[in-house]
Amino acid sequence: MNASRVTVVVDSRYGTTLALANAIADGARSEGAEVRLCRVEIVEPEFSVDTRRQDFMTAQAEYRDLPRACAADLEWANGILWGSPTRYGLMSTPLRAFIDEVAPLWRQGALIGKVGAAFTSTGGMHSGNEMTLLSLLLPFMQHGMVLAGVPHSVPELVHTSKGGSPYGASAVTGFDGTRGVDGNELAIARALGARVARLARWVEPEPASVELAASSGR
Ligand SMILES: Cc1cc2nc3c(=O)[nH]c(=O)nc-3n(C[C@H](O)[C@H](O)[C@H](O)COP(=O)(O)O)c2cc1C
Repeated sequence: MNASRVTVVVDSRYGTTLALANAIADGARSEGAEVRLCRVEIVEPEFSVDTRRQDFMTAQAEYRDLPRACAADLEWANGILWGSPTRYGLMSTPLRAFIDEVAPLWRQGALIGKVGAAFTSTGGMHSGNEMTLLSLLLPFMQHGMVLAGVPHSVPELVHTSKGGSPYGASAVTGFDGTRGVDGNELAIARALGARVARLARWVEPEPASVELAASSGR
């Protein structure tokens, strides 16, 4: 068995996706994993975000203190979770920019065989929550990683009336953010972090060069 090393990459403005990331990190640590919790670079200016909201100011103070994620954080880990707020049914631009930035890892095959999982936060219940989770999982598949979701043996997944899904951890905050993140959503996020930490112990990274495979002609 390997030591479990989990990297959590988060983008968040009002703090709800960040709350999920913290719960995921706690869950991973509860399984003995070493955890790196990192942020992505915010692309300024963001015209659509209300920077006068108190929850924005509170969350950004914590968010900006996190280390900025880099390719080495993904290479170091054997379990990787990434998440962002939903934007028009998709992941956010800053997280997408980070995924583009680590493209050299794809060429190297550096993430092949690692465990990947996703999380998100939406304003609405039926306006992209699960679609964002699914789209966040697709780059992991392109990297040759093994996907982890949330099994229905997690009781809060059966009882949630807001976020949390078999496809990953999530929150439904209401369009003005006032519904926040509830106990079930946090418990599901913790369970996902713990599960990735457990699975990461068993996987054997399979480093292999994608470029060499392409040039071998096989
Ligand atoms: C530009 C923009 C687009 C958004 N698009 C969606 C959307 O498609 N569906 C949805 O439910 N919420 C949408 N939201 C709301 C956010 O996803 C929601 O507020 C989220 O909980 C914020 O997460 P955070 O607290 O981590 O910043 C959007 C918000 C903004 C600013």
